[in-house]
Amino acid sequence: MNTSIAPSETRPPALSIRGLAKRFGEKVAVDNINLDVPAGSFYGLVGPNGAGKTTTLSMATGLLRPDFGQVSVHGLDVWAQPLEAKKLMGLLPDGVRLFDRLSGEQLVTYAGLLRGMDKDTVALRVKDLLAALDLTRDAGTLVVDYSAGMTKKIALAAALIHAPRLLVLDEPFESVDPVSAANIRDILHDYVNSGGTVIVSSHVMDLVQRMCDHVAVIAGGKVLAAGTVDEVRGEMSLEEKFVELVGGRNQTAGLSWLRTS
Ligand SMILES: Nc1ncnc2c1ncn2[C@@H]1O[C@H](COP(=O)(O)OP(=O)(O)OP(=O)(O)O)[C@@H](O)[C@H]1O
Repeated sequence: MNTSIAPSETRPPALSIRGLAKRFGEKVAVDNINLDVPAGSFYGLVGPNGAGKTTTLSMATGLLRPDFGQVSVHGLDVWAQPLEAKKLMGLLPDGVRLFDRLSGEQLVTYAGLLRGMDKDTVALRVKDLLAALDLTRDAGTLVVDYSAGMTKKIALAAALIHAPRLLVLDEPFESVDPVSAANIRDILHDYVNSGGTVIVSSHVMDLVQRMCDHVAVIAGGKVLAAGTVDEVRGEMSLEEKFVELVGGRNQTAGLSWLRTS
């Protein structure tokens, strides 16, 4: 039996999006998006506020039903085979609502048991995850009493417990201190190096340029550019390219009343 892993060009993408669209009343939030996220990539999704990133990721992960379009994860259709597809994914949604009357340890344990894992494996992984995310001391604290950054980290632990093949993280570094952010980046890089795929949405261009190997720029519900970070940014920094693609730099002259001298 040949057990070798197929080269990435012949493997289905970790995430494939075709003709995805969503409208809220008159507002077109996502407008016919096509995107392929190669297996094994560290993929950044960037765009201005209201660009459609969260709506796209919610539809891609089976949380929000699309008006049109298909999404598949490692070749499995997310909306036709939701149970199989969701087993492959770990998700850190934006504005996540957690069962915050559980302690951090209980919450991550619960996430593992919900995924059908046995108790002993869950207990081992919970210990490892809490240590890696510097939450061991706060394992017994209720999540409702966690800071915003700690809440992000415990939600990330819950997304990682079942060792998914695709990790989708909406703004994972928001409110996270620099040391914890560096630890999280190390965990994510190790995960990618061992064959996992990460999709991360962020507003921090510098971070995406340093951390990701691929990027898509989304604005007005459309993909303006997508590819490797070097392809997309060319000779510019990603931030300069982003401003060029998206525009929208405003003059501050209109706020003259804000000047104090
Ligand atoms: N449930 C909803 N009902 C109505 N409009 C919505 C809803 N969710 C999103 N929208 C609208 O869809 C558009 C895209 O929103 P989305 O949250 O996907 O953007 P985003 O790129 O994630 O923005 P941000 O970077 O600010 O988080 C926005 O105009 C938003 O107001």
